[in-house]
Amino acid sequence: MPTAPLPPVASLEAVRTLAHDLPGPDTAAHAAAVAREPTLTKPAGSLGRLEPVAAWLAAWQGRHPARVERVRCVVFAGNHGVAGRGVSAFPPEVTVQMVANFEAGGAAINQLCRAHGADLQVVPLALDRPTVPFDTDAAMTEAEVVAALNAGLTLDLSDTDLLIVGEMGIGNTTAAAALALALFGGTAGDWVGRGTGLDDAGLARKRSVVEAAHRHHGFTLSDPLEALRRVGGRELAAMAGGVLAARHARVPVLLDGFICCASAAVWQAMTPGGLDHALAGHVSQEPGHRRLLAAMHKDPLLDLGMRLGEGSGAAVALGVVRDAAACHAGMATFADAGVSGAGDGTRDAAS
Ligand SMILES: O=C(O)c1ccc[n+]([C@@H]2O[C@H](COP(=O)([O-])O)[C@@H](O)[C@H]2O)c1
Ligand SMILES: Cc1cc2nc[nH]c2cc1C
Repeated sequence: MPTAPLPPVASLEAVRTLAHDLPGPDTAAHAAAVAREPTLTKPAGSLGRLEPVAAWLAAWQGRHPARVERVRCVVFAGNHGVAGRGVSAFPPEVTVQMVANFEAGGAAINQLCRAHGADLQVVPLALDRPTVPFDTDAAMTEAEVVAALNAGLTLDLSDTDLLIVGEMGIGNTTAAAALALALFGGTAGDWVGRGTGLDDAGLARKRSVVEAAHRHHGFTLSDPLEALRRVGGRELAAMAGGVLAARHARVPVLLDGFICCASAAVWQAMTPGGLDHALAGHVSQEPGHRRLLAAMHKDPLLDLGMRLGEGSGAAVALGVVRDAAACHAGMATFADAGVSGAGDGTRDAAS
C-alpha cells in the first residue's frame, strides 16, 4: 500500500518520538512465507540464507509473496571539517568531484544500479558548508542535524519495494568511528581503520582525533542522537533518516558499509529491534565494520573485500535478495510439480 512521505521534523525531540514509535513486522505475511518454504521443490534448507531472506522481505513489506521490483538507491554526500585534520588519504574536494561523477554516470554505483535495475538518486548536502571539526566542537548545530535527518526522513518511498542508502564524504570513516565508539564503547583503535587508504602516520592521527573528540564531548555522547549531531555528519544523519523513514513506510532496507551501518545503528541503540527491517548487504574491508556488524547482531550477506561506500556493497547484495524473492515466489510446490517429498521413497521401500 503506498504511504505518504513523513512530514519534516522540527526538532531532535520529534525524531526521538519517531524512533521509539516503530511499526513491527507483519506476522501474517511472515507466517505465510515460513509455511510456503517447505512446500517448494527442493530439500529443506537447501537455499541456505536465501530462505530467511524471503521471509524477512515478506514480514517487513507486509506482503506475501514479497516483491523486489522497484528498488531505490539514495546516495547522500556531505563534507567534513575533520577532513582538515589529515585523516583521509584523499583531499576533501573529492566529495564534490565524485558527486559530479555520480551525476555524469561514471561511478561504480551508477554501473551497479544499472546492472541491477535500481533507481539511483544523489543528494548533495550543503557541500559548501563542511561540518565543524568534531574533536574541538560539535560537528553540527541542532538545526543542521535536523535538516540533514529530514533529507532522509522525507524521502517519498511510496511504490518502493526495497531501499538502499549510501554515502560519499571524504573524512566520513572518522565520523563513523567516533559514532560507533559512542554507541558501542571500546577504544578508538577498535573502530578506526585506513578508510580510503591512509598510511600509518595518518592512522595514528585519526585515532588521536577520535580520542580527542571523546574526551571533549564526554558523557554527552551516551545519547545516540546527540552523538550523531556532535561527531556525525550530514550524510550520516540523512542515511539514518532514510532508514527510519523506510521503517515507517514498510520498506525493507539493505545496509551498505561501515559509515552506513554506524549511522543506522543509532536507531538500534535507541530502540531494541529498531533495525530489524534492515539487512547487512555486505561486510566491508574497513575493520571496524566487522566489529560493528557483530555488535549489531547482523550477519552480512556478502564478504567481497569491498570498501568503496556509495551503497555499492548493498547494490551487489541486491542480486542475492532478488534471487531469494524470485525462488520463493516462483518455484513450484512438490504437490503442483508431482515431485515426491523427503521420506516418500523410504516409507515405500520399508513396507
Ligand atoms: O563503506 C565502507 O565501509 C567504506 C570504507 C572506506 C571508505 N569508504 C568511502 O571512502 C570515503 C571515506 O573514507 P575516508 O578515508 O575519507 O574517511 C567515503 O566517501 C566512503 O564512501 C567507505
Ligand atoms: C575516488 C573516490 C570514490 C569514492 N566513492 C566513495 N568514496 C570514495 C572516495 C574516493 C577517494
